[in-house]
Amino acid sequence: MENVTVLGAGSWGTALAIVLAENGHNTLLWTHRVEQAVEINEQHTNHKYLPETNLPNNLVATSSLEEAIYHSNIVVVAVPTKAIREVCEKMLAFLEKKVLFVHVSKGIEPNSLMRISEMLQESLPSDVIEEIVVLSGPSHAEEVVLHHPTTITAACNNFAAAEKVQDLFMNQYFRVYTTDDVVGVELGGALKNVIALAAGISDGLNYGDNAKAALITRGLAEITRLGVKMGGNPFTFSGLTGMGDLIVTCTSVHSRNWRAGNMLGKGMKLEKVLEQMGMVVEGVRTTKAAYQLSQKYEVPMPITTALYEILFNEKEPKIAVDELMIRMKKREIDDLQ
Ligand SMILES: NC(=O)C1=CN([C@@H]2O[C@H](COP(=O)(O)OP(=O)(O)OC[C@H]3O[C@@H](n4cnc5c(N)ncnc54)[C@H](OP(=O)(O)O)[C@@H]3O)[C@@H](O)[C@H]2O)C=CC1
Ligand SMILES: O=C(CO)COP(=O)(O)O
Repeated sequence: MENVTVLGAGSWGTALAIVLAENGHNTLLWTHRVEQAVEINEQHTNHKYLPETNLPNNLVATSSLEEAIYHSNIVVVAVPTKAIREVCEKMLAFLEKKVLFVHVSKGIEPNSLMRISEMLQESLPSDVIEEIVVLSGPSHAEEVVLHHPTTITAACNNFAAAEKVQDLFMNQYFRVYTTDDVVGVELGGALKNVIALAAGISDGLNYGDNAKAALITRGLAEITRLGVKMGGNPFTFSGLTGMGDLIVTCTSVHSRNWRAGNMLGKGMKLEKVLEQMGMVVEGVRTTKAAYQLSQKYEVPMPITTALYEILFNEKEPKIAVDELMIRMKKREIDDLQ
């Protein structure tokens, strides 16, 4: 059994900490909120993020980042993309040994256009990084804590590190695969959030199942087109971390991105939507990054571009959809290169 630290006590960090604790690992969950650490340790609940879940008694929380980092040389980073650099900077003071980092965040940083593993590499000295493993796939926290069967993929250039993470998390309800396609896994996980926002908008407009199937399928086409150009393996995009996660995020009521899109489609303004969600909606910032990537790599991404116009240039969702439908005729199957 291992000592493992999880950074970030939102829905996903807490759900993963539960999996690890249930697997018998000595798990310490770090939150930047003192009162949340007290609640987890004394009530064994996390009412804000997983209101109906009782946490296992052996899951301990702390609000001391120093204690969290000293606890272990396996650190799961489960904060939203926009908090990654801040948390890395705070960690720096306490990192004295090599750490196996596992990251589970699904975003791309606007402007720098970095994937999360690139952000970690840039923010932390190389001599404290044993490896960086990405854990990604169709996995809503709300279902994992109910022990509903879930599959996910651990990605690292070094298969031994990916297999170590596979062994840490795998159990009867949580099945973990491995791959060495870090680029494909990170891009699939981040870009599906953009398409899920669009699917939510379509549902908010009551456009029905044909439209949603079109968004999922053509969304996958544009994710794959960009992902392959950036070095991802084409097969990764039809796997768990590509199509799998795209399906779950575009169709599940648990999805924050779908729910945010749904409110936008019903006419609510972005600011109000984000205020009402109270949880991270990664797809918003990632839409900006994806739009910038499509320009940088000269890859047509019509759904992403339409969503960019809705989110950042106040285009009416209905007009954006009309414009998508009347674009120039084209063949369905792209040349991915
Ligand atoms: N939820 C899910 O089912 C899944 C989520 N993910 C990914 O996991 C990542 C985290 O998502 P999720 O857990 O859902 O997000 P939540 O919004 O549920 O929780 C985010 C957590 O991070 C904390 N946080 C935010 N900013 C900082 C900061 N600067 N320093 C320290 N802690 C901070 C929040 O604290 P506070 O309460 O103070 O805001 C909160 O505890 C995202 O990238 C998401 O895409 C991946 C798979 C599944
Ligand atoms: O990535 C997820 C499920 O695999 C979570 O998606 P949301 O952030 O849209 O809830």
